[in-house]
Amino acid sequence: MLQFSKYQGLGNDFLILEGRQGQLPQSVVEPDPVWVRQLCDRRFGIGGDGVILALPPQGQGDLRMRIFNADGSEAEMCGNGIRCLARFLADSDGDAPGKRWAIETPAGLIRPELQSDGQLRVDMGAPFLEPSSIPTTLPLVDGLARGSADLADRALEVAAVGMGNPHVVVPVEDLNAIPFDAWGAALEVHHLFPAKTNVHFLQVHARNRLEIRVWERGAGPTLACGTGACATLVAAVLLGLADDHAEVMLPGGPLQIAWPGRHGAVLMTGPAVAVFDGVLSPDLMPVGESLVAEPLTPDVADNAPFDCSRDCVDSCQQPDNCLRDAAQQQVQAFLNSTSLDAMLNLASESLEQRTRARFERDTL
Ligand SMILES: N[C@@H](CCC[C@H](N)C(=O)O)C(=O)O
Repeated sequence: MLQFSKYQGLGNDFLILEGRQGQLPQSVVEPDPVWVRQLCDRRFGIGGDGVILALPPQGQGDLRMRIFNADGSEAEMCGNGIRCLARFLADSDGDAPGKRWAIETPAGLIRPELQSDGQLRVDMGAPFLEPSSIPTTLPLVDGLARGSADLADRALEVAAVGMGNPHVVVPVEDLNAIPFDAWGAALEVHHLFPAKTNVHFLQVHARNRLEIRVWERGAGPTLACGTGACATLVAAVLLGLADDHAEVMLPGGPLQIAWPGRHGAVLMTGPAVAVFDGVLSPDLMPVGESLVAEPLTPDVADNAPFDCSRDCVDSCQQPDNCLRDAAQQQVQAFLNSTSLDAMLNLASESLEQRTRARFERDTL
């Protein structure tokens, strides 16, 4: 059985799979894009803008995050996703405000912190401004990759910033007066962005109040993009349109973004909320590998207690006290005495315990 938790940050929603103990099978850790698309499908699947895996660390972090877009492609980073992941970790482990995590991502170590009001403040690291690191073929002009992007019917003045993942920011007069879908889809795959790009149309209401509409790489229009809000503030600061901290309004709600002193790390503060926990139905399980734990390594296996599934592969090693017979009898007795409904209840009880713990914590 594969459990998942659904979380959302300003309506940018994710399915989170717990694998910090290395318990996820290879078919989940290296997911088939078709399977990710199926999970994220809002009618035939669970529905989400992406899938997030919590994995054991490979370096100095507390854990490693992988994020897959709804189209199955992998992204380097996700701002709303990392807030959701931090909220999930706090919910799972019972962490209190002040808790900080160092999360390994392809964009580097990202550090969320749980605030006393339940929001997450995230040190998102420094923005990438060098065109090759975004990546874009736009030239660097006064410290910002910028220029003109030709579309079918016109050219748009754009600026690009990386937050580990690529973003293009397009300042406009009026967000409601643009052909959002056409421009968003065209810029996502524009030749100026060899790894494709996330697209943000920006209307400046005041130097500390920005509004964006988001077209995400691999997901299309979404209600919010955390890395996009950070990239937008950086671009707006370097274009002389904004102060070094601002509220960035998105269709799903506001984020507080700061780039103190116009250098170093960008800070993002915003909410992340649990939606529900669930168990994948057999139809939604990844195809191929079965969902069993990794086999013990030889070292561990040498010192491990007698296990007839491993030690009696060729022939029974304890015919007078065959554990397999005893185990089979126990399993048979369990199957005979337990209805399918009761088994499903057992599975959902562990979810229920987690949910209860969350409610108890929130009502303290
Ligand atoms: N919604 C995310 C970004 C998710 C990844 C993005 N679509 C990409 O491909 O880079 C966020 O909140 O940052």
